[in-house]
Amino acid sequence: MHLGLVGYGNIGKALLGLMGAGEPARLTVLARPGKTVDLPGAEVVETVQELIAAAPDLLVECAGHAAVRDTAVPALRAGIDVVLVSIGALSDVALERALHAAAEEGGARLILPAGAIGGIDLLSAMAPAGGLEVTYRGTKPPQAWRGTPAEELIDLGGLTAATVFFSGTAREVAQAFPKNANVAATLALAGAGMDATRVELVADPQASGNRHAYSVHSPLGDYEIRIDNRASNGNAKTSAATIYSVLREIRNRKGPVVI
Ligand SMILES: NC(=O)C1=CN([C@@H]2O[C@H](COP(=O)(O)OP(=O)(O)OC[C@H]3O[C@@H](n4cnc5c(N)ncnc54)[C@H](OP(=O)(O)O)[C@@H]3O)[C@@H](O)[C@H]2O)C=CC1
Ligand SMILES: O=C([O-])CC(=O)C(=O)O
Repeated sequence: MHLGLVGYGNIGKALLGLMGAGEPARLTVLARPGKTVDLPGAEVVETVQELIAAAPDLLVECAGHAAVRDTAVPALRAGIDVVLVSIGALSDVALERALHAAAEEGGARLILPAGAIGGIDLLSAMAPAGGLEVTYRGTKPPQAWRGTPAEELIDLGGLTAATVFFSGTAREVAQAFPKNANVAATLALAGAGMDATRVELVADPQASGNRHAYSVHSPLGDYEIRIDNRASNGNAKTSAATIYSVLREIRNRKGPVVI
């Protein structure tokens, strides 16, 4: 496989570190101008035009919401399938439409991985039956909320107990917390939608990792899931499982069995 990668940060580096020898067979990395990318054998490009000209079989975006419009949209339009990690970017209605239109125009597929959360398969299977009620609560230690609007809403350094600091819809949290609420957007897109999926965000000084808990009520059945993820080594905001979820999407593109 010829893999394209946008975002050589925490997820991008760890993802490549998990891959075996010769996996991928060819790698093209789009990095910001001036960024040092120490990857022997990889082609490093600085513009999306160069990336598209290299024609990867699959592009993985793990660069953040701001990069989605300028990278994933033209890649899809050029016929390149995209695994999009910054799923909360789809909370912007115009961008969501642009991604869909580009995928149709290019005959490409926009692949939304489960990322740091699980149970997306069941939720999206239930969705066509309608009547879904989905409530999600995301809990992280205070340091994982640094550099976000949480800093204005609570005293992160002075917390002594778990504190709910934001309640709203998946669309609201995905837009306000682009590095921390992609899972809320993933649940929403799989299930009840951005404006009907209820979300609470919690800072917990006792939390040792990132907890994702949600409940689903549906005419087909009810379920609750609680995931206690370890944070990734390079970024307290990002769960380590996210990186493995992206690896799974890549590996599911080849081989005789998809699971
Ligand atoms: N779906 C899910 O479950 C999850 C999704 N995420 C999403 O994944 C994103 C990445 O996470 P993580 O790797 O931990 O974050 P990092 O900040 O460690 O890495 C992001 C990298 O992307 C680079 N980058 C940003 N913009 C561009 C661009 N336009 N072109 C090329 N490179 C760019 C940054 O470069 P530079 O160093 O120059 O700034 C940085 O190296 C998060 O922002 C979040 O939105 C995260 C966790 C879970
Ligand atoms: O990695 C996680 O635990 C979740 C996360 O940051 C996000 O949803 O953006």
